[in-house]
Amino acid sequence: MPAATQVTGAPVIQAERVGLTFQTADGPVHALKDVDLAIRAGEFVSFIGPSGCGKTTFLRSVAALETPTAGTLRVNGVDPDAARRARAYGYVFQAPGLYPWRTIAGNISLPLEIMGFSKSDREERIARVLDLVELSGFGGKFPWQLSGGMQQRASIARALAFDADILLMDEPFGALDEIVRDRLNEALLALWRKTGKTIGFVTHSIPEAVYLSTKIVVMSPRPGRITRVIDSPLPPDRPLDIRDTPEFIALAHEVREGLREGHAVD
Ligand SMILES: Nc1ncnc2c1ncn2[C@@H]1O[C@H](COP(=O)(O)OP(=O)(O)OP(=O)(O)O)[C@@H](O)[C@H]1O
Repeated sequence: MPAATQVTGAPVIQAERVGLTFQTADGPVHALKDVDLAIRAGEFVSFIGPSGCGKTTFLRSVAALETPTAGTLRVNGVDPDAARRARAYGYVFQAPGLYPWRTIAGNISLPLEIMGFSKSDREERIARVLDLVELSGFGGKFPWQLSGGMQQRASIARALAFDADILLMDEPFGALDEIVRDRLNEALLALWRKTGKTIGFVTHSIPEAVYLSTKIVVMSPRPGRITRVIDSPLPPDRPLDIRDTPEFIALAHEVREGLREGHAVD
């Protein structure tokens, strides 16, 4: 059974032999080398690998925050800079990064204000995204009045507010404890099923990658490259206890093997 029934059409993110070398005082750092990848609409793609394998650099390149030094990268068929100008994606960072002097609604509103959305449009969007992340009723609170998990949900709401089809998430739950993380993983999966967005998600956690993804991209460092792309056979509807099934455990094993394989090449 295909994992994500809504996966369709041409790739929304396409990398062909993408390379990125940083020139540093200690010499060149090959953050990405020969990265080939196609992500289709509606896929949930996790990037996993040891520190320094280029996960963040790849996501930042998609978001036009870094510029590849080799190959081609297309987002919605155009270069990342044009995609950024067309607001093709929302970006969620590891830390929630909410302004403490603004309410939750005010934080979500800020990028919309900068982009010139009308007050009534902003209010409608804020209500919709707060509902999506199950924070209705918290718009008037300040960030410090919310738990860490709720703050991260608010930052996801902010990234969803201008309704881009692509959501890029760089270790959004890395700083949270395991119980909160479990709940947010469930909530994110529900949100993905409801909205059909294409999600690129960086993580260090094998269970998190396996639980969330339709596709798992295993990466390896020096130079940063893809060592395995694993399509998940798990159904899109995933209760948390799916993690105890033989299918889940086999998939986690495959990811672990991929990580080990990458390490052996070093
Ligand atoms: N601006 C920069 N200048 C120089 N080197 C950089 C820069 N950004 C990243 N690097 C290097 O590029 C490599 C890939 O970094 P990147 O942050 O993409 O890895 P990562 O897989 O996301 O790691 P982590 O899991 O620790 O976040 C690393 O060796 C890193 O030190």
